[in-house]
Amino acid sequence: MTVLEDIVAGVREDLAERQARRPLDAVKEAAARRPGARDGVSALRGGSGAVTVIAEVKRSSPSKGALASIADPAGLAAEYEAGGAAVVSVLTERRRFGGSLEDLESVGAAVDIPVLRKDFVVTPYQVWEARASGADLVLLIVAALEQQVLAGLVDRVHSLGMTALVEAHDPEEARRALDAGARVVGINARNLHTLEVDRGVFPAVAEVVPDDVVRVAESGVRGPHDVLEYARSGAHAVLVGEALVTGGDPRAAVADMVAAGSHPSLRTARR
Ligand SMILES: O=C(O)c1ccccc1NCC(=O)[C@H](O)[C@H](O)COP(=O)(O)O
Repeated sequence: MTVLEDIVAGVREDLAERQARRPLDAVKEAAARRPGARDGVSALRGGSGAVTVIAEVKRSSPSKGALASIADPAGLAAEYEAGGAAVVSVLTERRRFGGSLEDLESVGAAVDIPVLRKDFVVTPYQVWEARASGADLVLLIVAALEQQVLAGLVDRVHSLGMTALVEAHDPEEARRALDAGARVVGINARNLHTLEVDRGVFPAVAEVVPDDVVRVAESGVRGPHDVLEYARSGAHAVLVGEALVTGGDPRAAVADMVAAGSHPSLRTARR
């Protein structure tokens, strides 16, 4: 079994328990009571050709184990927003990442910027759940989904007014993301078999993704220099977890990355 298959198996077990406790109709009713989703595409595009930052609430991971206890995810998210983040990503997977839907709910209530549900979404129920918990964007991982299921989930996310961030690891997966209707494609530098990060995969995958689709560089951003590097390779946004939760001053760390993403040299090189 691959790491991804193992994670998804655990996610399906937890999901079955939640579904038994709370039927889909109840989740749909909760989603209907929510105000409309915030616009993820506009937030990620930014206003001035700058590279935007998605800042992640991440307690632990399969590759690194425990990263940060994060007793107050809403407070952390508010720091990210104050630092200039465009979107906050909240890992809601419990077993490997220590996240929850409660984290998502509290973060969504604490910030004005859009919030991403980062999880291993394999059924429409989880999409409804995301909306009911205040998500504005939902991650969908191509490698975890058959094409027809992926296309159905992208449709469901968009029909609920949210934005799908569709994650690819190679050019073929990026083509599948586009075929499924993605307006935002994440290119993850973390190999889901070895868990190793190779920032060098970004340019080859980015080539497949046209300019009218938002290209997000995910994983392995250690600081402003990596933001600049990804920007020069065609990223519109970067998604950062570990460096922000372990660095000690999340607001300053985000602000430094936002500044790198607004570097004057990028204005002529991009867009
Ligand atoms: O982070 C992991 O170890 C991991 C393992 C298996 C599947 C997904 C994983 N991470 C999810 C992510 O995509 C990252 O949290 C995100 O891109 C931020 O990465 P980083 O800045 O390197 O923490």
